[in-house]
Amino acid sequence: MENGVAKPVIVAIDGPSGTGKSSTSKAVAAQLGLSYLDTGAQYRAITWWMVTNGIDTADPSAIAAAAAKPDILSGTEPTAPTITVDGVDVSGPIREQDVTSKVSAVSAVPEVRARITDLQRAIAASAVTGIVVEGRDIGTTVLPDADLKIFLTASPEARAARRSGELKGADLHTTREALIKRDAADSSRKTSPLAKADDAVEVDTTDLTLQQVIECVVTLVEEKRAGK
Ligand SMILES: Nc1ncnc2c1ncn2[C@@H]1O[C@H](COP(=O)(O)OP(=O)(O)OP(=O)(O)O)[C@@H](O)[C@H]1O
Ligand SMILES: Nc1ccn([C@H]2C[C@H](O)[C@@H](COP(=O)(O)O)O2)c(=O)n1
Repeated sequence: MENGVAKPVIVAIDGPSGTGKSSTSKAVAAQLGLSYLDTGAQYRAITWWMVTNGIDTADPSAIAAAAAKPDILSGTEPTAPTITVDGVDVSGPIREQDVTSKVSAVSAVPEVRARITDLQRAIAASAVTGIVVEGRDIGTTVLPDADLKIFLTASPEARAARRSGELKGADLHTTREALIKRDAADSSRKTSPLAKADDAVEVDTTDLTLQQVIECVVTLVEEKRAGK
């Protein structure tokens, strides 16, 4: 607190796919009056642009050469987050299978990461009350000085069941294999891989309801704010 004004609180939430990062981050931000940033949506948006503009996503040098071209804008209101590329709403297309299958390759390119990381830091710096930022490398690379770092985990079976539910009963085995493959690619890339920061609090969500995870994270933020 400085001159009666609370310092913005920065919360980093990382973890593999389907551990509940987006659902938890949105709810925590809404409950605490903070902004919310889905960094996966930004990597999906730049991947969508590459695909739409005929860039070969298997060619890192072609991706690197185009990385500065798209204008990516994220709306950070937690109850209605938005994402546009060159003014086009891409919130639907970025969730399609074609983008999902190519996003790990595109997001592994250092020029892409540098561009998106700059955007993320600028958004976090301009959040008046604070922000919950979710992704894979937020606590380790993007915001290493975050006030609170959370690393969510869950068994592959629980994550696949959650995703299959979302995809209207998609085959559990295929969903599980796809999750594991994407996590392996995201964890093994050279530049800022998916990783738990040394000072992150790990929360295993396998046997927790979404509401329990939200309550746990809200409590951790409130404790941080109270200086505990
Ligand atoms: N603790 C939980 N128990 C049951 N279902 C959950 C839990 N947490 C999240 N879910 C559900 O699992 C699905 C995936 O959650 P969410 O999109 O928040 O995960 P994520 O970590 O952001 O995934 P990704 O990184 O792939 O975007 C959603 O349908 C969500 O409602
Ligand atoms: N900080 C981040 C966030 C996301 N990515 C990449 C890796 C993911 O597979 C992909 C999509 O993320 P999702 O929408 O599933 O959360 O984006 C990353 O490299 N770094």
